[in-house]
Amino acid sequence: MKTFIAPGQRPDTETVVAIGSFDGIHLGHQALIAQLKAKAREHRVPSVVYTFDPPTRVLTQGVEFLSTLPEKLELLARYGVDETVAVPFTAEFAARPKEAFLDDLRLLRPRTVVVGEDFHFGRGRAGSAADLAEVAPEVVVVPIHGLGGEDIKSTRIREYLKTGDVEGARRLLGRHYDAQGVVIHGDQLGRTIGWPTANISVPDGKALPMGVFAVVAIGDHGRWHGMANVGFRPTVNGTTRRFEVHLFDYEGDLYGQELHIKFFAHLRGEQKFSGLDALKAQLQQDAANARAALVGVK
Ligand SMILES: Cc1cc2nc3c(=O)[nH]c(=O)nc-3n(C[C@H](O)[C@H](O)[C@H](O)COP(=O)(O)O)c2cc1C
Ligand SMILES: Nc1ncnc2c1ncn2[C@@H]1O[C@H](COP(=O)(O)OP(=O)(O)OP(=O)(O)O)[C@@H](O)[C@H]1O
Repeated sequence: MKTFIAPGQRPDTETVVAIGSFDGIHLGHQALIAQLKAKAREHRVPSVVYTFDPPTRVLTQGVEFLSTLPEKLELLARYGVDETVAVPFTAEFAARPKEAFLDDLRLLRPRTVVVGEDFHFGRGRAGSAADLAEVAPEVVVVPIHGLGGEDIKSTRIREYLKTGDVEGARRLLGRHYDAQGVVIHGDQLGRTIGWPTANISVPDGKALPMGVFAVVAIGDHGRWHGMANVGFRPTVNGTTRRFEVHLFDYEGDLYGQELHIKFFAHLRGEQKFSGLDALKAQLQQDAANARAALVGVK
């Protein structure tokens, strides 16, 4: 997949374009992308996703993002998009009138524009699907896909993660929620209590589910089952959010390695224990629960 950071950068050919934040590439986005690809095949032109980095709500509402830009690009490539134009979403960009956005869109020479029915653009969200007819002979407005009575929205997935509900997130994403990061040094207390943990550093602003989880960790040298804690470690009076993973049946040094963590079952919320002995006993139980939750998982 080719990637650009401005519409004027791509080759001067006709396209079919889908527009939006596409944070997480959930099932609704995937349905939209399927329509985008069908239209691109019909017109024999490249399929282009025109997206914003960071996702608009990260700037306008201060929310955390589900996908970093590299994660989003990898997913778009995996779902078969030909090109992505990922424009930097700044306060200036958000303040431009809808006409300026339409002028940029014209540079992509869209044969067809595909958007969800709730798509808005330009200052004050003044532009809607109806305005897109000014720049493209065909506008496809996709109804909002839902699942079991709830709309599939990035916002809903963020809410699920806040309560540790990775199963709810998985349902709307159509895959397990995941995070990538480098293993950094922690306080090294974990090894003294018999449960060495890899502290994972994820980019600032990456949404993580809160609590204790069964996970699958994928590194350069292997793939492991494990358990993770995302929290503040109240038992040791921690003050900052940490993301720690214990890998089952692994002994060795992971510092500096990149790990890709997939969140499976939510085992419990984080608790403040009376001391390290009580925490140790709970970790024993967590390990048994995590192993049981991962039976049959590759
Ligand atoms: C699966 C798992 C669950 C955990 N649950 C809790 C918890 O409920 N409460 C808590 O204070 N710390 C919890 N911890 C964090 C431990 O306090 C932490 O691993 C320990 O403080 C050592 O951290 P360090 O290796 O960075 O020094 C958990 C850690 C893991 C791996
Ligand atoms: N469930 C859905 N079904 C169909 N189209 C969708 C769905 N969700 C989003 N879209 C469309 O996909 C494009 C990208 O959506 P975008 O990421 O901007 O918003 P979103 O997923 O609705 O998230 P948010 O919760 O931030 O509103 C937009 O054109 C949007 O209208």
